[in-house]
Amino acid sequence: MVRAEGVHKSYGQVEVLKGIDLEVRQSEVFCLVGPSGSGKSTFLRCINHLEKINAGRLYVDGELVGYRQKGDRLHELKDREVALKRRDIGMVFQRFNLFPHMTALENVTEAPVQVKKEGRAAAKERAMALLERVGLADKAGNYPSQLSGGQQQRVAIARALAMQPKLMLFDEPTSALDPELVGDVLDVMRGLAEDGMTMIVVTHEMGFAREVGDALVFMDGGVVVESGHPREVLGNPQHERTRAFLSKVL
Ligand SMILES: Nc1ncnc2c1ncn2[C@@H]1O[C@H](COP(=O)(O)OP(=O)(O)OP(=O)(O)O)[C@@H](O)[C@H]1O
Repeated sequence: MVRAEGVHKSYGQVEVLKGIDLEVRQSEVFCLVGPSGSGKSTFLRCINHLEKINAGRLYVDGELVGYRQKGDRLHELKDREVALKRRDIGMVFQRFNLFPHMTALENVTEAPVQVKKEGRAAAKERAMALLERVGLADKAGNYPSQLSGGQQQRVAIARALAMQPKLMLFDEPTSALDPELVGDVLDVMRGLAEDGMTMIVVTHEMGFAREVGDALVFMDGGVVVESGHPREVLGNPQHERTRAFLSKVL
C-alpha cells in the first residue's frame, strides 16, 4: 500500500528524512516509533501530499505521490489531482481539529466530498453509522466543546473514515489525551485493524504496537534504525539507539 525508496526531505538546509526505505502492506498496522524530531510526522505528511520530497520515490497504492510518470519523465501533479488522491488517505492528528461550530454529526457529514457525491441525506446516514462505529451515536448532537478529548478524537477518526480511505495515517492520536481516555481511542483503532484497514500509526503506545501492530519501524535522526515484527523489535532490540529509546518509553 505504501512504498518508500530512498526518501529524502529537507527544510532549508536541515535534512529531516535521510533516505527512508520501507514497505507497508495492505491491511497492515504499521507502527512508526522514535524520539521527538526523528522525522515521523514529516514522513506521514509526505505520504499525505502535505510535503514534497526532495529525492527518492514514494508510492501509495502503486502510484507515485506528487507526480505522474510519462515515459521516463515525471510531471508534478496539479492541485486538483492532488486533492483527488488525498481522498484515499485519512489522517488523524494529535489535536483533533474538529470544526467548533458544528456538532459531531455535522463534522462527520460535512467531510466535503461525501455531501457532493451522495447527497446530504445519504451522507448524514453514513455519518451516523460511523459515529455508531466509534461508539458515539448518543453524542451526535454534541458540539466539540461538549465532548471529552477522547470523544473528539473518535469523531475525528469517524470524519477521516467518511472519505472511505484506503489508508489511515495516525500521528500520535492519543498523546494529547488524559490517560483514562486513551483506551477508548485505541479500541476504535483496534476495531479498524480487525476490519482490515491499512494503518500507519506514529505512537508511543508500545502496548498497542505490540498487541495490534504487524510491523514496527524505529526511526531516529531521519533514518530507519531497525524494523521488524513489533514483538521482536520491542522484545529484543538489536541496536543501541533502539534500546536507549525503549528504556525511556517502556
Ligand atoms: N515546516 C518545517 N520547517 C522547518 N523544520 C521543520 C518543519 N517541520 C518539521 N521540521 C523539523 O524537522 C524535524 C523532524 O520533525 P518531525 O515533526 O517530523 O519529527 P517527529 O519525529 O514527528 O517528532 P515529534 O514526535 O516531536 O512529533 C524537527 O527537527 C523539526 O524541527
